[in-house]
Amino acid sequence: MGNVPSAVKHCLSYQQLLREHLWIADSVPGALDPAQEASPLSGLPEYVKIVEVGPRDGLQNEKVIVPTDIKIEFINQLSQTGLSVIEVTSFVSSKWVPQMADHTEVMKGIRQYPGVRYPVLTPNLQGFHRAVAAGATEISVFGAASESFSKKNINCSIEESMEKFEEVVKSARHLNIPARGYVSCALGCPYEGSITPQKVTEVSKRLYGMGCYEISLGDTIGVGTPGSMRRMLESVIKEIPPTALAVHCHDTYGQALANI
Ligand SMILES: CC(C)(COP(=O)([O-])OP(=O)([O-])OC[C@H]1O[C@@H](n2cnc3c(N)ncnc32)[C@H](O)[C@@H]1OP(=O)([O-])[O-])[C@@H](O)C(=O)NCCC(=O)NCCSC(=O)C[C@@](C)(O)CC(=O)[O-]
Repeated sequence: MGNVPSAVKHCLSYQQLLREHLWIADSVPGALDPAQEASPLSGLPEYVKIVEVGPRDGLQNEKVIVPTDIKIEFINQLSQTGLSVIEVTSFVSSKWVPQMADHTEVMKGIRQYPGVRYPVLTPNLQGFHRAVAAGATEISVFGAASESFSKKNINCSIEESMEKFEEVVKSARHLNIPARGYVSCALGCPYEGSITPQKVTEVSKRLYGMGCYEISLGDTIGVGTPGSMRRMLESVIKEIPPTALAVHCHDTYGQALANI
């Protein structure tokens, strides 16, 4: 952790974050090629993209609100590790997620290294405009494959969320800002339990169709298994090219690596 202040070492040891929650998204080209089944090592992709989401997904779950200067230092140090994408913060309501209330200061305060991209979460146009004003050059919208999760997380139905995301992605395209789309609860929901691969596919298709260049399928509560991941991907891949897919696996039950 180099020169990271001791407070950050104490409250968010990066290794601890990795051990407790695997905040990883990787592209899965060729992952479902049946020829791979004979040998698990053959046919692995030549290129794996890691989207580092610790500063956003990690810190939004911390009970302690990490001071802004420490977040900035954390991101600056991550930028020097060879990562190509670091999700910085989210432009959401500070009433809902106080841990991200300093989004503007963080976005403006980080050093943007050449070759590293710094996406931020924007749930609606208000968040999008604030993100752009703070200097964001890539954004993500975040939907869900569960009606209940959508309502609890962003206070609207899936359909309403898609309408908001359409506006955000359209505005992003006008400014040449790439947009990524998350689908939460891709392998299960804390309120509804099982979620069908068809529902995940439907929501993913909507996001891809509106112009999200990559769809990140989130195992939000870490209940997936390699089997359920395979079934879900088999369905989504029928509609979206694998090179435009990522997975986002929470390591709640120690299954994230196996699922990836
Ligand atoms: C989505 C909203 C903002 C809707 O919030 P809302 O309350 O439904 O919004 P509203 O349009 O009714 O407006 C109400 C108030 O919110 C304000 N407002 C409205 N929009 C914004 C905004 N962008 N930024 C700041 N403020 C905003 C707005 O100005 C107004 O302020 P008031 O007049 O009451 O003072 C709210 O529900 C929210 O912030 N939710 C938090 C969502 C969140 O961050 N969840 C965690 C991230 S998702 C995730 O972790 C899953 C993921 C991505 O990691 C994938 C996975 O793990 O599977």
